[in-house]
Amino acid sequence: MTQDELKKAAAWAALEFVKENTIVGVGTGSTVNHFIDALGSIKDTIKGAVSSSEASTARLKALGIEVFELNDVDVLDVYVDGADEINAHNEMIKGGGAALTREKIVAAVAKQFVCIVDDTKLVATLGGFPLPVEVIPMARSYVARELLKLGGDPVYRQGVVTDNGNVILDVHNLKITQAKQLETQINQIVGVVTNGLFAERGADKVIIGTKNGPQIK
Ligand SMILES: O=C[C@H](O)[C@H](O)[C@H](O)COP(=O)(O)O
Repeated sequence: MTQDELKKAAAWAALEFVKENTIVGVGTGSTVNHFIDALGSIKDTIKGAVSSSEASTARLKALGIEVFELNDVDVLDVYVDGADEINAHNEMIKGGGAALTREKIVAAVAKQFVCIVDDTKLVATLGGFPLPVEVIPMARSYVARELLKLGGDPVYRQGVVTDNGNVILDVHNLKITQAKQLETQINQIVGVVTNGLFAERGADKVIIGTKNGPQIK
């Protein structure tokens, strides 16, 4: 099976966490794109979705799924999203697609975070995938210097502007053993909007696409 087929299998398996007549929190990325297609197949049984990016919003709308503003929704039953890396504690690195801030906000409103990944995303230690940090543009150089002090090597993601009008620094060469602590520490740097560590709010369930079929843990 290809990596994309494993993503697709994990994404479709997430339908079992979607309850009838609810608004579903929807993440961003190539794995979530399969989940959005899966949602399309049951669109008449759900109220709609809250989206974490302009890209997911466009895909949801193209399938005729109503997209609600998060400010109009008190609570989401479930949030479904992919990850760039996930460890055994269900802590994740996200933001490879630059959608980390809206993803973290929508996830915060959900009772349950269901992470959908292919098995290449499972890691023993987070940090092999460069950690994305969303930054207010005028703070970019300052934040980069502060990230250097934390032991990482920040690289400006050239040409990328987030849905919020900000820029991304990808921090290379981190070996993340204390994910919650680092998440908080980076968020305290002035000019950082948020970082791609999802540890304080990790996944509640993980669906892993494997060659033997999707596994839920
Ligand atoms: O900003 C993007 C998101 O955090 C994605 O969930 C993450 O990058 C995983 O994306 P994909 O499913 O394309 O591997």
